[in-house]
Amino acid sequence: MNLIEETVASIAPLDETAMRDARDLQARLTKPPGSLGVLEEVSVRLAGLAGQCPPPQPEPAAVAVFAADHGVHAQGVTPWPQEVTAQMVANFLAGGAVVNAFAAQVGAAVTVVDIGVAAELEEAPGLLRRKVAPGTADMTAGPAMTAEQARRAVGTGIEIARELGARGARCLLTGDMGIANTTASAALIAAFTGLPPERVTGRGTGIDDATHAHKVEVVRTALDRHGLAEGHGMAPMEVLAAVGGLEHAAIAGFVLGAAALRVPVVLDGVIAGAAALAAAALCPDALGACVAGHRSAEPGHGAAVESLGLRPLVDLELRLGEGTGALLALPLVQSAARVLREVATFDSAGVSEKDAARP
Ligand SMILES: Cc1cc2ncn([C@H]3O[C@H](COP(=O)(O)O)[C@@H](O)[C@H]3O)c2cc1C
Ligand SMILES: O=C(O)c1cccnc1
Repeated sequence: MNLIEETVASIAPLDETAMRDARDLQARLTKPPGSLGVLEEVSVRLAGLAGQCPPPQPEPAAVAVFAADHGVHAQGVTPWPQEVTAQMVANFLAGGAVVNAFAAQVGAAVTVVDIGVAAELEEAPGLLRRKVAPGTADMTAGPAMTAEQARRAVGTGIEIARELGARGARCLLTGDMGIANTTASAALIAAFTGLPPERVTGRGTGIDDATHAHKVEVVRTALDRHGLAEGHGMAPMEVLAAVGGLEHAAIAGFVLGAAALRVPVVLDGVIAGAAALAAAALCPDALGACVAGHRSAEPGHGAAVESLGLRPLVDLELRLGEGTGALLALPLVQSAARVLREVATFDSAGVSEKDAARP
C-alpha cells in the first residue's frame, strides 16, 4: 500500500462511547443543559476523535500555510501578479502577515510549506521546501497536475501533519497562499458538489463585475474540458489533478494525516473547504477530525461546508485565507475541550439541579 492508501485505511470513525460519555458529562456540568450551544457539539466531537472523555486539550496548535502557484492565473482571474505568492511567503517568514499576527495572538506556531511556488525559494527557518512542481498548469488548457504530482502533493500533506504532530502539535490548522487559488477552489467545489460555476465562484481578493463574469466562464470552461459536469463519476484524485492546486492537494492530505493521528484539524476558508471536499471524497471518516473554523465571504465556501455538514464557528465576512479564519476559531475549539476537563458537575459542586416539577 502507498502512503495515501495506508493513511486512509487507518482512519476510523469517531468513537461512539466517548461521544456518549461527553454528552452525559455536558448534561451534568454546572450550567443549564445545552447552554453552550454549538460548543457542546464541538466538545463531543473532540471526545469522539480522541476516543476518551474528557478529550486532551487541543494545544499546542500549529498552522501550516501551504503555498503554490496556479497556471490558470494566465486567464486573468485575479488582479494580482503571480509573484505575490512568493513575496507573501517571504512576508510570512519575516512575521509580517496577518497570519503571523493572529497566530501570535492565540499562541500557534506558523510553518510555511512551499508545495508549488513558481519561484525558487531559499532555505529559511520556518519554511519547509517540499515543492512538487513550480505551479500547476492552466486547467482550461489541460490537467492542472499529472496524477503523480497530485499524489505527491497529497502525500506531502500527510507527512506535514505527521511532522507537526511529532513536534508536539495537538491541534492542526490549515492555511494557504496562492494567487488565483480561489478559481481552482471554485472548480473543485463545483466538481465535488455538482453546483454550477456561477453559484460557487466568488470575487477572491476583490474583482469587478466584468472580471467576475469572466472568472465564472473560466471555471465553466475547465469543468467542460475535463468532463466534470454534475454526475461525472470521476475519482477524487482525478478531480484534484484536473482542476486543483498543489496546495489543495496538500491540504487534503493534511486533513487525512490529522484524522489518522486523531488530532483535530481546524479548516480555514474556501481553499480548505475545497480541499476538505477532496479529503472527504477519499475518506468520509476524515471529516470526524474537521472543524470548520469560519465561514468565508466566498460563496463556494458556504456550499462546501454545507455539503460537508460542517458548522463554521466564526462568521466575520473574512476573505483572506492564510489560515486567519482558522486561527480566530482556535480559542473556541480549545474552550470547548476545556469545559469538559475543568467545569464542575452539579454533584461535585453541590449546586441544585433544575426542579423537575417546574417548567
Ligand atoms: C497581498 C495578498 C495577501 C494574501 N493573503 C492571502 N491571500 C489570498 O488571496 C489569494 C486568492 O485570491 P485570488 O484567487 O483572487 O487571487 C490567495 O493567495 C489567498 O491565500 C492574499 C492575497 C493577496 C493579494
Ligand atoms: O476564503 C478564503 O479563505 C479566501 C477568500 C479570498 C481570497 N483568499 C482566500
